[in-house]
Amino acid sequence: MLDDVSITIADSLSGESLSTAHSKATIPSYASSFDEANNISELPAPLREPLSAKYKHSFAYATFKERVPKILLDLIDSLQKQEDRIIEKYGSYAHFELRRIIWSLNILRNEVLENKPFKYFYDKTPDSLEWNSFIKHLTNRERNQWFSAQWLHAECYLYRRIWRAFQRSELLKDFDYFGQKKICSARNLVYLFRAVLKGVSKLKRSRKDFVTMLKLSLWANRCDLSITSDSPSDQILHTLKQYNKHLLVDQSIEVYRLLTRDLHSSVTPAMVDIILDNAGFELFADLLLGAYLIDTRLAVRVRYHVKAIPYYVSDVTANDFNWMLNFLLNSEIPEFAHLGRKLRYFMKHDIFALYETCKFWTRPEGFRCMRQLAPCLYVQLSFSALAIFKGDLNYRKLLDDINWNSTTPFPDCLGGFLPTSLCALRCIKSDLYCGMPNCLVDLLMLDNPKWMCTGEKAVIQLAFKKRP
Ligand SMILES: O=P(O)(O)OC[C@@]1(O)O[C@H](CO)[C@@H](O)[C@@H]1O
Repeated sequence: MLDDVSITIADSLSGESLSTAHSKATIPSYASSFDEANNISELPAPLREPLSAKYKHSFAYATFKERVPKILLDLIDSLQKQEDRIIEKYGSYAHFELRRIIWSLNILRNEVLENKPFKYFYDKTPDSLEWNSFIKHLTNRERNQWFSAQWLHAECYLYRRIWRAFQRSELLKDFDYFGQKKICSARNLVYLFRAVLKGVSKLKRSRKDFVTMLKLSLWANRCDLSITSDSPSDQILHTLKQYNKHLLVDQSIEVYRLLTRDLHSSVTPAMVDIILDNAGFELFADLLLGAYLIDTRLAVRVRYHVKAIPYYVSDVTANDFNWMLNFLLNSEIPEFAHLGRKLRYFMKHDIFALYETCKFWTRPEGFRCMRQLAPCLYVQLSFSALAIFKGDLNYRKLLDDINWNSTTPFPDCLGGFLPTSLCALRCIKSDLYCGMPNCLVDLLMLDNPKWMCTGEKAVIQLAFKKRP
């Protein structure tokens, strides 16, 4: 995409795109002394254990060694570039606040590069206490550093720390520091939105058309602003068939059956929840999927779930969601404005709902902890016929970031998390997976040992909840 942050995962694993801080010539000795000092293991991540950057050949290691320092540098750079605009909007004092924020972000970057322990939060935001008890728990288990913690914990902590840097300011508390990237990515893809909207306009209630919509939403996850940079082609609808060869598990037809055969009869009216991932084209595709479900009466209500803070660079917040609705509504392109009016109608009549922002989605724990940590959210999801989880990060949280055996069935990896039937639409961008046919992973490895990190392969997996 427009992204100058992006390095592909495959690149970063191969060491071709190492970060700006050190020249290539100096990397090996730095890397090895760093690895030695921080007990980095050459061994593969053990099965059934959580992923962690302590395994040198993991994507988690590449994340903290290269991607995260680069994401932070790019964020600092983009704040510096936006300074005049920010001052214009928030007043001249914002200049000083911005300086302090940049200073905090530089400290954070050094903490990652030097594998420092996680710090407690002293801000007064409501979730600080929960975070602090979580960090204390990690500290007690000596899992409180970037390269010793569970990957998921450390990465979610990173985004909470970035947010904290802004919370300590008076004027820039609500400023979305990744906002400009998200908006640009949407604006740059207008040609794609238009082609896709035209292509789906005549779809009817049928198994074939449902599968098309589900796959559109799936493949729209290929690009996110923290990793991938290629934008999808405006021919995406015509190439869905060719993409099938990259679909390693495809339960789309079972998902259709679930919605059509009254299997969720105790859940009436049929409601579908979509746990969103990325803004931009992916959000657009997810809105189209929701509209298709309503238009075809496969669902009578669709609820969208967003993140409470700017997260993993391109994740959808409530602002991004509303921005997209307004962008469509106010567009000079008649088809967009028409769609915008339709979605506004859906929102007004509660056919579409933006679910109240829930902090659970940005917590570090996997979804198996939802029942305990966010019981109301769990109960609300159980009223739904189907919950669709978009993207790689949601998938990691479903699996609790555990390095499952590749053939362990998807429902067995959820740790009992099954408020309702769950469907994962995931382009594979990290080194964990499950529910694969026998030997498939071995074959993929022979072809390309980094296959799981390219975002090229994907799965549509379903965990079915039997209703009484
Ligand atoms: O959830 P998404 O947008 O599909 O992907 C998020 C992501 O880029 O971030 C994580 C690493 O930072 C990876 O698991 C994944 O590749």
